[in-house]
Amino acid sequence: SEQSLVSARASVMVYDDSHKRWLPSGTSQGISKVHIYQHVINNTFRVVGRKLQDHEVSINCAILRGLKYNQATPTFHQWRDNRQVVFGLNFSSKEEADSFAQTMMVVLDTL
Ligand SMILES: CC(=O)N[C@@H](Cc1ccccc1Cl)C(=O)N1CCC[C@]12C=C[C@@H]1CC[C@@H](C(=O)N[C@@H]3C(=O)N4[C@@H](C=C[C@H]3C)CC[C@H]4C(=O)O)N1C2=O
Repeated sequence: SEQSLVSARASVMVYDDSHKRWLPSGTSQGISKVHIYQHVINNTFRVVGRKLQDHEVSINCAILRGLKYNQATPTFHQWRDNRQVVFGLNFSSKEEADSFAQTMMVVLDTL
């Protein structure tokens, strides 16, 4: 019921506002395979990432209208979810960052 529109390797991080620092998402550091999935029936979208090593889910975040996707550097992109949690993706390559961002922008345009 869901199809992957894009996948990219990235270290998934969450910003700890109280201590003003980035933390690795999930129980360990490590690279995730991060997808943008489209739920074809109800036409919704989400970012889902799983650690390459143990498949732990490192991110599962709805992409909602009005999401501001910030390409802070060519390989570090970030956004707030609807609970104001800030996610950061530290991509393994510029090419993967570009293709992820391109798909994200197209998805945001359709919402
Ligand atoms: C208006 C607004 O909301 N602005 C938000 C960003 C934003 C803008 C627009 C829409 C949505 C959002 Cl989300 C904002 O500025 N935010 C969101 C929370 C965090 C932050 C606030 C302060 C700090 C200061 C330094 C900076 C930062 O974290 N830079 C990175 C960095 O220090 N690192 C990461 C990599 C590279 C760098 C780029 C990898 C790990 C660490 C490191 O290099 O070791 N910050 C931010 O990005």
